[in-house]
This record gives sequence, structure tokens and C-alpha cells, in this order.
Amino acid sequence: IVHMAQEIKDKSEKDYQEVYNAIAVKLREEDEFDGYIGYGPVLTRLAWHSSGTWDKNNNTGGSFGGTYQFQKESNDPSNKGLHNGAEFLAPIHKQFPWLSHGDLYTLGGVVAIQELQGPVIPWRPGRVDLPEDMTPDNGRLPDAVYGADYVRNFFKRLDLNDQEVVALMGAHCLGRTHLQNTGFDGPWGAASNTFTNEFFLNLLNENWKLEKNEAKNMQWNSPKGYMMLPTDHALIEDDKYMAYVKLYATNNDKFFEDFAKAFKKLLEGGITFPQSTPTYRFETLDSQGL
Ligand code: HEM
Ligand SMILES: O=C1CCNc2c1cnc1ccccc21
Repeated sequence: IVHMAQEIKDKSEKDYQEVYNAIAVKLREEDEFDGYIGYGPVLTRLAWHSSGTWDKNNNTGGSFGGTYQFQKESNDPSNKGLHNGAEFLAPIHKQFPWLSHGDLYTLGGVVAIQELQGPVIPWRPGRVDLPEDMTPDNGRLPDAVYGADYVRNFFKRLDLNDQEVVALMGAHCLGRTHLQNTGFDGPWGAASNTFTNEFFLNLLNENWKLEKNEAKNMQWNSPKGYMMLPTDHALIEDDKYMAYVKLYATNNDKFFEDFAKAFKKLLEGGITFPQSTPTYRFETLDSQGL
């Protein structure tokens, strides 16, 4: 299967910046969601989950077809809680019906990262909605209960190496786990809605204890009320991953640079873009004085 991005002839950078701004203004205004964390983290997770179904071995799934819009995919137990992100984006789709669902879901993640003071994520348009029967099966997204070997093997299917995996996991600086979504709980107190390298600092600086939580799942908790999933903690159990955790904990610029590259790669997995497709680097609301 080839997923060839369509050439968008009648839309310019200005048109896409207008969509970016509509999402960003709504994100800024609707700040009370999830205990005043806001929609940034769940939009980021929606962009990742709509892309993370890709299988490089047969080029099925991925962000191209926008199949998250179909219940077969949005009802995947791995996607519990993400309907909040999809509902947030529904009015944006109404306002800009020319934008495909795949472009909408990935652009939502780009806006979230950039508006939460993260790096600029270069983004290309042209994903094309596929019919419902092209929706990938459930079960293509990762479980949180396993260790480093599982994580390394899982991301091979997405063509992502150790360095890209550690950089991407840095997005767990955002938001929190919700017992009713995934059976994990915390961190308690304010979860973050600012994109930083704190996930790596937490991994290295906290005193982690493996405990069973209320849903009978094992998770790592610290005296300060922080938490890590087993797949998070795996990054300091494995020497190769640990080297990148240390790099990103001590070099925020390097983290931002590597995250931006890896997140773009994740959001474009399986898509062939024509040479003529422009790569957009959007302005944040702040940088536009908005
Ligand atoms: C081994 C891979 C991964 C596993 C097992 C995993 C698992 C999880 C789990 C269990 C949650 C809690 C969801 C909830 O209870 O609401 C979560 C949240 C989140 N994940 Fe991951 N994740 C992984 C990789 C990623 C990647 C690669 C990204 C993005 C680049 C990402 C971004 C997020 C964000 C932003 C949240 C917070 C969502 C919110 O606050 O609503 N995760 N993840
Ligand atoms: O160390 C943190 C910062 C707050 N958010 C998370 C952390 C670690 N693991 C997570 C895993 C999923 C969602 C949020 C987090």
C-alpha cells in the first residue's frame, strides 16, 4: 500500500496558520479542562495515537487515513479518554471542512506542543481520509506494564530507534494518567501543561518505589507524589536508553531538537509526500502578538 499525500493547490501557508490559530485560541480559552491542565496533553496523545497504529511492514494504519474518526478505532480500549481531544477538534473541522481528519489530528498535536512552549514541529499537509473499512484493528498501541525489551521491540514497527523513543517519551512531561482511562493514577498535585525536559529529571532525581495502585496495576511512585509507568521506568533500567535520558536531562536544547524530529517522523509514518509539498513551521500565538 502506498499512502501518497495529495497536493493541496488552493491552500497557502496563511490558510494553515489560520487553522493553527483557531486551535491555539480555543486551547488558550478552554483552560479549565481536566483540573486546569487544559487540552494540550490530550491533543498531544491524540496525535500520537492516531499515528501510532502504523505498521511499517505492510504500511497499514498511521495518521494518513484519519481513521480515528471511526468508532472501530476511537473505541479501542487503548484510546480511552481521547474522545475529549476529538470533541475539542470537532468545531475546528466544521470551520475548516477542507482539512482532512488525518491533517486535523496531527495538526492538533503540533499546536499543543508549540503552544505549551515546546519546540516548533515542522508539519506537512496532504493526508487523505480513507473509508471506514480501512480502519486498522485494535491492539496496535503499546501497553504500559512491560519493560525495556518490550518498548524497544514495539517501536521497531514504527521504525523508531532508541534515541527517538527516549525523546518521544519526553512528552510524558505533559498531563497525567487517569485511573478511569488506563488504570494508572497520578501524578498527584499539578500535572504539567508546559513542555520541558522534566520527565527526564524526574526519572533521574526521584526515589522510585514499585507499588500496586488502586486498579491493581504496578506503577512507580515517589515520596513527592510523582509517578512513572513501568514503560517509563524502563528507560532507566536499560543502559542504552539511560544514556539518552541523561543527555536530555542535561541538555534541553538537544531534547527539543530531537523531539521535534522524532514527533514529525511519528506523525508522518507511512506517508509519501510529493516533492512539491511545502513543510510548514507555524508561528505561535505569542510570536504573532496574538
Ligand atoms: C511505551 C509507549 C507509551 C505508553 C505505554 C504510554 C502510556 C500512556 C498512558 C497509560 C497514559 C495515561 C492515559 C490516561 O490515563 O488518560 C499516557 C498519557 C499520555 N501520553 Fe503516553 N504512552 C507512551 C508513549 C507516548 C508517546 C510517544 C507520546 C507522545 C509523543 C505520549 C504522550 C502522552 C501524553 C501527552 C499523555 C497525557 C495525556 C493526558 O494528560 O490526558 N505517550 N500514556
Ligand atoms: O513525570 C511525569 C510528569 C507528569 N506526567 C507524567 C510523568 C511521568 N509519566 C507519565 C505517564 C503518562 C502521563 C503523564 C506522565
